[in-house]
Amino acid sequence: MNPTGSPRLTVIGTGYLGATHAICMAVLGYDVLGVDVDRGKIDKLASGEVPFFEPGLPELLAKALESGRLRFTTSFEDAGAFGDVHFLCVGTPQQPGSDAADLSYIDAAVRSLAPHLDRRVLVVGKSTVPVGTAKQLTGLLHELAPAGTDVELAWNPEFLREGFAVDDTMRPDRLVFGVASDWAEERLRAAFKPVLDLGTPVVRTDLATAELVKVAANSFLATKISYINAMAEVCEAVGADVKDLADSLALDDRIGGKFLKPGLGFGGGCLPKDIRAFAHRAEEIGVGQAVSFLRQVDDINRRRRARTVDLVRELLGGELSGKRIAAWGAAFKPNSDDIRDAPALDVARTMHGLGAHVRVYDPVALDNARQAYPELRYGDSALDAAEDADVVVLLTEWSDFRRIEPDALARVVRHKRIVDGRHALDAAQWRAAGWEYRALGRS
Ligand SMILES: NC(=O)C1=CN([C@@H]2O[C@H](COP(=O)(O)OP(=O)(O)OC[C@H]3O[C@@H](n4cnc5c(N)ncnc54)[C@H](O)[C@@H]3O)[C@@H](O)[C@H]2O)C=CC1
Ligand SMILES: O=C(O)[C@H]1O[C@H](OP(=O)(O)OP(=O)(O)OC[C@H]2O[C@@H](n3ccc(=O)[nH]c3=O)[C@H](O)[C@@H]2O)[C@H](O)[C@@H](O)[C@@H]1O
Repeated sequence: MNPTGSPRLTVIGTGYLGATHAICMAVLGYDVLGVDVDRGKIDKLASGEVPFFEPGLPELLAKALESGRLRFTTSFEDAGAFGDVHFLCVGTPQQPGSDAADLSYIDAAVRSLAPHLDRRVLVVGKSTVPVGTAKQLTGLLHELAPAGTDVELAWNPEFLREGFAVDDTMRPDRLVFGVASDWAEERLRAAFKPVLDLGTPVVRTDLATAELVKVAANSFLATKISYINAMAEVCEAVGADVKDLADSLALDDRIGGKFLKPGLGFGGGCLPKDIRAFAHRAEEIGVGQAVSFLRQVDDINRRRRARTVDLVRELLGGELSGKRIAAWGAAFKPNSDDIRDAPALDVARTMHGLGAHVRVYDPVALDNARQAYPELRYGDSALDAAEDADVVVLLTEWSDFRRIEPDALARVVRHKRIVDGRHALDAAQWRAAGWEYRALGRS
């Protein structure tokens, strides 16, 4: 506890979620210690560098470091001595060769921390986990911590979006506190006081429900996207227009327009692996049928990528081999440099595999893409990537791409053909400028 009575916080795992949480909590006035096993990441953060792209975060990191309230370490001993509330923010990726979540990182983090917990503290899971994980980790903590059952575990799932991470952390729509006691709720309330003072709604519930809320939320969002993309498939079959259809649905307040953008579909480090892990866990506990639709949500989403490649092929007269293709976008969505399960790179790699000369450009994810896929070629700008292209394929809807004028692009390409994988461009404007414009689900 610091002199003002606020709990001291540790944040274990300083990736997209943990670094954001640690920095924002320090800016909100807490004493925070960020902990990671990746020494390089810790050194970068300690020297004021955010190791990934997130608008607004570098400025807040500078402010937090300057205040002296934020420090970073690789030592779990320091973490145990320092923290009153320990947030677990390590990765829970998909296991290779399985749909299940890989819980080895969170298991390792708890095993490293527990031996240093010799007083009454709260450990708070924020990572996205299969239901039942918290119960298992509670047992592990009680077994390994010198303070035994005085150490409590709570679950506080995180709903932030990359690209809006700062705002989502400082002003979330809601906080979900999965707790086993009033004491744990009181500790969580103390750890989120400035956020709660804004009137943020809190749902107090049990640990299993808190774990489930998170995967249910991501599953709902994924389902909404695949729903509109399923409608796109139907539209294509009959020559109807999914954009007009989506706009019409969105005007119904009960449906709403958010997460109803048709196109190449969802990717990233969370939605795809979370729906798969949820379906897998549901099968394990004997309720697989209840969420079997998530398999279809996943299938619809994967088909979008294949269909985008087909659309490019159709526009090129049936052959990709030897064609020069500009692939605009690498990140899984704009305002992020995250390329985990990025639909854009999936499409670019498939076209490359089919013999096309693909040149990728992305405003911020280029370095990550280059490192992960050195076999692809990369441009220095959107126009550079499009030099002499037979077709331009927009795969991530960065505003930089939207701003490019059809006539400016016409001056560098070989053929005026464009596939708009994200419904980001004004079809009428491009067609009026003499371009062959194609988009998924539009006649
Ligand atoms: N990225 C996002 O926007 C959101 C992520 N989540 C969930 O948060 C969790 C973390 O996701 P990201 O931050 O995206 O992953 P990430 O891969 O960016 O970060 C994970 C961090 O944990 C560290 N780590 C691994 N093992 C460790 C250990 N034993 N001890 C300490 N640190 C360790 C890694 O070095 C890495 O820095 C996942 O469960 C994810 O589903 C939830 C909401 C939003
Ligand atoms: O669990 C997580 O990590 C996070 O996952 C998503 O956040 P994020 O992955 O940052 O990105 P989203 O904005 O949800 O976009 C996900 C994908 O869906 C795609 N998308 C989104 C909306 C839409 O209408 N259509 C569509 O194809 C995006 O292009 C992107 O590839 C959720 O929105 C967050 O609430 C959640 O915390």
